Amino acid sequence: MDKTVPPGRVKGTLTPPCSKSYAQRALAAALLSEEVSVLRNIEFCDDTRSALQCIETLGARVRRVDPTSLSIEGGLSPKGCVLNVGESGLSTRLFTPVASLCPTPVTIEGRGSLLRRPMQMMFEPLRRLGVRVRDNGGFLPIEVCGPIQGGEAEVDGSVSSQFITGLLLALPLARRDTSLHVRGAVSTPYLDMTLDTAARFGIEISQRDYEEFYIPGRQRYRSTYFSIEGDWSAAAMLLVAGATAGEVTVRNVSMLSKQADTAICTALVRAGAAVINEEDSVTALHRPLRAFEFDATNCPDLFPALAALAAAADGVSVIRGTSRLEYKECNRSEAIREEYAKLGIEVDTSEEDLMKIRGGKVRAARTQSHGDHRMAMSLAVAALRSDEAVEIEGAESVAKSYPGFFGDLEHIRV
Ligand SMILES: O=C(O)C1=C[C@@H](OP(=O)(O)O)[C@@H](O)[C@H](O)C1
Ligand SMILES: C=C(OP(=O)(O)O)C(=O)O
Repeated sequence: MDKTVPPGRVKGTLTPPCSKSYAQRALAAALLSEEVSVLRNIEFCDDTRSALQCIETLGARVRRVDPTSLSIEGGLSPKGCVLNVGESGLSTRLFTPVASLCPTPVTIEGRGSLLRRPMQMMFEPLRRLGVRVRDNGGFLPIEVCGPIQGGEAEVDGSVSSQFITGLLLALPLARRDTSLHVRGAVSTPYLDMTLDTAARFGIEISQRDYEEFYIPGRQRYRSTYFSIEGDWSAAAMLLVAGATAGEVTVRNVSMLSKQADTAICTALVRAGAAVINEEDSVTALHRPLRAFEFDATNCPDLFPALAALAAAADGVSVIRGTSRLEYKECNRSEAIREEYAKLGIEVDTSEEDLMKIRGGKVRAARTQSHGDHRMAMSLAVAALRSDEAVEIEGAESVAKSYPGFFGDLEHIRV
């Protein structure tokens, strides 16, 4: 689907969708509880829907209480032997260890860009922990056969944190206690979100510096009322729209959240935008913007939003952590360089682990999302400052995290 986004100003208040990261974690935790949990404020983007399908396949009984609440009776008891994780990296690396709790073989399969994303980091640790793995050379589909036993394992955390999240949620149900030694953990706030979710379901895990994790086995997930927070990754995109093209208030998000992408507020302030932080909302207002420096190593999903911000700032912004971008829905560093070049914005990716973006006028062009939801949203936000409408090919990709994005953007146009 193509989308044509005309330039213009924005002003208004929006409520972003719920955090898909928290939603997927809470769905997994509800499956692992033997009791009934209630998840509130849950909405469905493609990734959350994939996680829901996974827990139903693995035995959860799910009932919709009202349009945004689910009642979930947990308990692992697979109804099928294939988990379809759609295009979700998190569902893959989370539900592989969870499926490894089962004593029967489970195949994990996905589609699209996910088939090119590396899964190698999972195999050695799973085998160490007692799981039989058919690894397909490091990519999906893969097959696991448990039950995962616990014990001791080393994990490479330098490509993604998501598999560690899966282990932290699965291993409390293993027969034995586990010591995980993690090398080079990245995206560490996402591990805090995992520990937070586990704790809210009554699970105890201790850790030191994201290097050593101790997970007692034979624990019990308690039933819980869990309200899913608003999504800071979606909020980041909307706040950048406010900072570059008017004024946007985002509701149902708190700066006290553990979500990695709360860090957008630091970048906005560095760029000179006005940011007003209230108990349950954050507002970003346009001011003359200046170039900024920012390290996004631990919040890689912010890159596309930061690119739209840097494009609107006076001077050359430096954003570090580009080595984190190669294996997302596309190679996001290259995609940002290519697509922003079409808009007349120079992005230099020649130096290791950083990109430099020279802010300036945005000119109309036909651009491409590369099948990546965050690229589509980034280009749409950049288009607000363009001389004429920007076309975005593959705009339907926003369904992965924020199906209502284009409707919301229209809603706040003035
Ligand atoms: O745990 C999570 O919810 C996520 C962790 C991050 O991935 P990596 O740990 O692979 O960086 C992030 O990019 C992804 O969108 C969601
Ligand atoms: C990379 C992302 O998600 P995942 O890794 O879960 O596919 C994302 O939402 O930007």
